[in-house]
Amino acid sequence: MQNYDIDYKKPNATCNELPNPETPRNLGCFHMRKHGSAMPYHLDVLLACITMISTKYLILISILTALIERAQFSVNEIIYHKNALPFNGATGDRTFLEYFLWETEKIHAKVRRYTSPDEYAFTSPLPEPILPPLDYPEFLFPNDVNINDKIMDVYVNHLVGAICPEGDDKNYGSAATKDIDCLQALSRRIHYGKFIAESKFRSNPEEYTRLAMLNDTEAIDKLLTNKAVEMKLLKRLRRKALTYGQTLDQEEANISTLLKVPVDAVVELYERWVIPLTKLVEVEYLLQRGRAWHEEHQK
Ligand SMILES: O=C(O)C(=O)C[C@]1(C(=O)O)C=C[C@@H](O)C=C1
Repeated sequence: MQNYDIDYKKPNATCNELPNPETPRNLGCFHMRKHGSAMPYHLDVLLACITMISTKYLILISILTALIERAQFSVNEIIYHKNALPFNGATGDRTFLEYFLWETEKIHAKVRRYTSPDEYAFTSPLPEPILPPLDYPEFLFPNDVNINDKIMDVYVNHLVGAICPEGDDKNYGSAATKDIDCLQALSRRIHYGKFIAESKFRSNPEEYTRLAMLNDTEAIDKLLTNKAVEMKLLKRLRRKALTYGQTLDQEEANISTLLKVPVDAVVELYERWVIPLTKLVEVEYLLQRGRAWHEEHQK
């Protein structure tokens, strides 16, 4: 840890004051320790922040890869329509994508995927895990924030059409497989806002609690927003999308025509949806967190 040039004694350091996160550092699992262990509070928050920045960056790569793979197939709109003919009624009252996602999530639930605090299922009901529970150290405050319905809606109605060629190439299974990769990566990234929000709350609990008690979502949004971080993120994303979207020949010739994914659409996706939805998760979490903190301190 000595290499990271951080003032560990600074009690109110926040994520945005940390060194350049360009290189992901292997700090292991985010859930480092349980509440109540001996580590000083601010050090706890700083460690969490470093891991969060790396994780945000890694998920960005997962999202980008998933989008590039999905963009190889046509929109195939029929997979998003309920009771579509080609599926012979096998999908019940779900769309082909919802059906496929439900079946996938059932098996993932059995191996306890959704018991992890950074994984959220889109479908229900799901079976109980066949594996015994893991003892996850707690960082988040217990909450019921889950905006997967919104993520699905935005994905189907705005994102697919922006990144994929129009039309129907009949590759329904492949397209839906890639949809699932995209949705899971987006959901993980957006709900990661809870971890970011928790660290922000810990660096300023009084103010977030005051705003939560006033139900002032706009002010909470303003307080947690850091435009400089957003701009940096979008710049990094554009660079990555250009590099990942090039073919090998283009990379060698240093040109980027006929990219595998429309770079502007990917950047817009983040600007218009991913960042605002992450902030929505942060605000919802902070409302619950602040109200609970208030109650706790009333006693
Ligand atoms: O990194 C943070 O501080 C976040 O809150 C996350 C995030 C983002 O979605 O990337 C959202 C809001 C901030 O304005 C900056 C970035």
